[in-house]
Amino acid sequence: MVSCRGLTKSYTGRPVLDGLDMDILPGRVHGFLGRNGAGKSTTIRMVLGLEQPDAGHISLFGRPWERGALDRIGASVDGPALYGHLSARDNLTVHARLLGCSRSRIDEVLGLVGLEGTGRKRARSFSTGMKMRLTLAVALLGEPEVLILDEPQNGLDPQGIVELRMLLRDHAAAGGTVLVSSHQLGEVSRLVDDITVLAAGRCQWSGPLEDFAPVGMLEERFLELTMTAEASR
Ligand SMILES: Nc1ncnc2c1ncn2[C@@H]1O[C@H](COP(=O)(O)OP(=O)(O)OP(=O)(O)O)[C@@H](O)[C@H]1O
Repeated sequence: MVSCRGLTKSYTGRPVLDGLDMDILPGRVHGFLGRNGAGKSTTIRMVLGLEQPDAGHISLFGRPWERGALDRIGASVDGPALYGHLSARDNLTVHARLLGCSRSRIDEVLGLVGLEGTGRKRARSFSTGMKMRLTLAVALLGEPEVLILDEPQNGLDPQGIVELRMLLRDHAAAGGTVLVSSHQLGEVSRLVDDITVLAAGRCQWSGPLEDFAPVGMLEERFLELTMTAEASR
C-alpha cells in the first residue's frame, strides 16, 4: 500500500535518510520504530507529500506517488493540528465539508474516539489526550484505507491506549492498513503485526514482529540493533 525505495533526505547538509526501503502491506498494522531524530516523521511527511525526498521513490497503492492517492489516506503527523477556537464537532465539520462527509459520519467518529460528550468546549482547552483523540478523529473521518499516525499514543491515558489499539486492530481486520510510529515498545508489541526499524538513515530490519523478537524481547533487540547500526555508521 505504501512503498519507499532509496529514500534520501538531508537538512542543511546533514543526512537524515540514506536510502530507506520500506513496504507497508495491506491488512496489517505496521510499527515504525527508531530513536529520536531517526527520521520517522520525515519519512511520513514525504509519504504525505509535505516534504520532497532528495532522491528515491514512493509508491502508493501500487502506483507512483500522486497527490490524488492521498484521498485514500488518513494521517496525523507532528502532533495535533486543530482549530483551537472550535469545538470537536466544529473541527470535524470543517474537514467533513472538504471531504464531503455526512453529519452522521461526524457523530460516528466522535463516538469512535470517545469525544461525543465534549459539547461546545473549545479544542484549545482540551487536555493533551483529548487533542490527540480529536486528531485521530480527523484522520478517520474520510474512512481511509490507509491510516498513517505519528506517535498517536502520546498523551493518551491507559484506557485511551487500549481503545486506540482496538480501533487500529479493527481497521486492519477489516482489510485496512495502518502505519504507526511509536517509542512505546510495550504497546507496539501488543499492537503491530510488522515492524520497520530505522537507524543510521536506513531500514535496519523490516518484517513480522514475531520474526524480529520473541515475546518480551522487543526492547532488548531494538536497542541492540540501533546501537550497532549507529556505531557502524
Ligand atoms: N524542517 C527541518 N529542518 C531541519 N532539520 C529537520 C527538519 N525536519 C527534521 N529535521 C531533522 O531531521 C532529523 C529527523 O527528524 P524526524 O522528526 O524525522 O525524526 P523522528 O524519528 O520522527 O524523531 P522523534 O522520534 O524524536 O519524533 C532530526 O535531526 C531533525 O532535527
